[in-house]
Amino acid sequence: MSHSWGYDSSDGPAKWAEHYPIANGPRQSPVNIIPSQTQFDSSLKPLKLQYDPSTSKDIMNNGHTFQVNFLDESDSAILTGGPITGTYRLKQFHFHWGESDDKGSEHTVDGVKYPCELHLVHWNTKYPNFGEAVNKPDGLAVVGVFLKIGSANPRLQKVLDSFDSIKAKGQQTTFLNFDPKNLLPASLNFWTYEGSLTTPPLYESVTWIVLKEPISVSSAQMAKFRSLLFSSAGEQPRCMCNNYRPPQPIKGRKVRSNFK
Ligand SMILES: NS(=O)(=O)c1ccc(C(=O)NCC(=O)NCCc2c[nH]cn2)cc1
Ligand SMILES: [Cu+2]
Ligand SMILES: [Zn+2]
Repeated sequence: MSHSWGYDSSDGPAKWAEHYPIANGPRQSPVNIIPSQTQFDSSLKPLKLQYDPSTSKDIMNNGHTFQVNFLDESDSAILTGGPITGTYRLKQFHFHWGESDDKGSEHTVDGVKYPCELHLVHWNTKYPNFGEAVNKPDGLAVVGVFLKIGSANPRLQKVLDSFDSIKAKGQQTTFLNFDPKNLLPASLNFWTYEGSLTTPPLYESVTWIVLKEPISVSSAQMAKFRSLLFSSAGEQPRCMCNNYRPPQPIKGRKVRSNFK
C-alpha cells in the first residue's frame, strides 16, 4: 500500500489535516489522561479478553509500524465487557515508539510519555468485517498498554526475534501461536473515552480502553524496535521510530475509569 503520510516534519501529524480534515475533529486520539480529572464509573463492567486459543497469522512491516495480524473469521480472540456492549474481535496488534526512551507513547498520563505503547485493535461483530467497522462510531475498540523501561520482557522476545525478517516496509513473515494475553499487565484497571484512529484516515470510530498498569521493556529491547525501517528494501534506510501522534484536544470529552 503506498501512503503519502508519515511522521516526518514534511508528512507528519502537523500536516495530516491537509488530506484528512477530521484530524481537527471533535473526538481525536490520542489524549493526555489527567487522572485527577477522570470520573470513576461503577457501571463499567470488568474487561474480558478471551484470546485462547490465539489465532495469530503473520507479522508485517506496513511502513508505519509493525503489526501482528489475526484470523478474525470466528470468535476465537474476543473482547467483551468494559465500556463496550456486544463482542469485538481482535484483528491486529501493533506498537508506537520513540527514537529514545524518553518518548514514544501516544497517550500520556499527567503529561508523562512512555517509551512505547501497544495497541490491540478489535472490531465490533455487529458489522460483517473490519473494513465495514473501521469508520463507524462504535466500530472499533482498541486496548492501549504502556511499556515502561525496566527489566527485559521475555514475552516480547518472539516479536523481537522476527524483526530481522520484517526490517523493511512491505516485508512479512508467518507468526503462529502467539497469545497476546501474555502482553497484558496483571491489572486490567483502565481509563476509557471515545476517540479515533491515531493514524490516517483518523476515523472517529474507536472506544479507547487504556490500561493503567504498564508492562516492562528493557532499553536494549527498545533499541531493537528502532532497528526496523520505515523505508522499503533498496531505498535510503529510514529508522522506524517516533511513529506516534501527540495528544489531541479533549474537546469536552469525559475520561472514565473502572477503578478509584
Ligand atoms: N493506532 S490505532 O489508532 O490503534 C489504529 C490506526 C489505524 C488502524 C487502521 O486499521 N488503519 C486503516 C487501515 O485500513 N489500515 C490497513 C491499511 C494500511 C494503512 N497503512 C498500512 N496499511 C487501526 C488502528
Ligand atoms: Cu499505510
Ligand atoms: Zn496504534
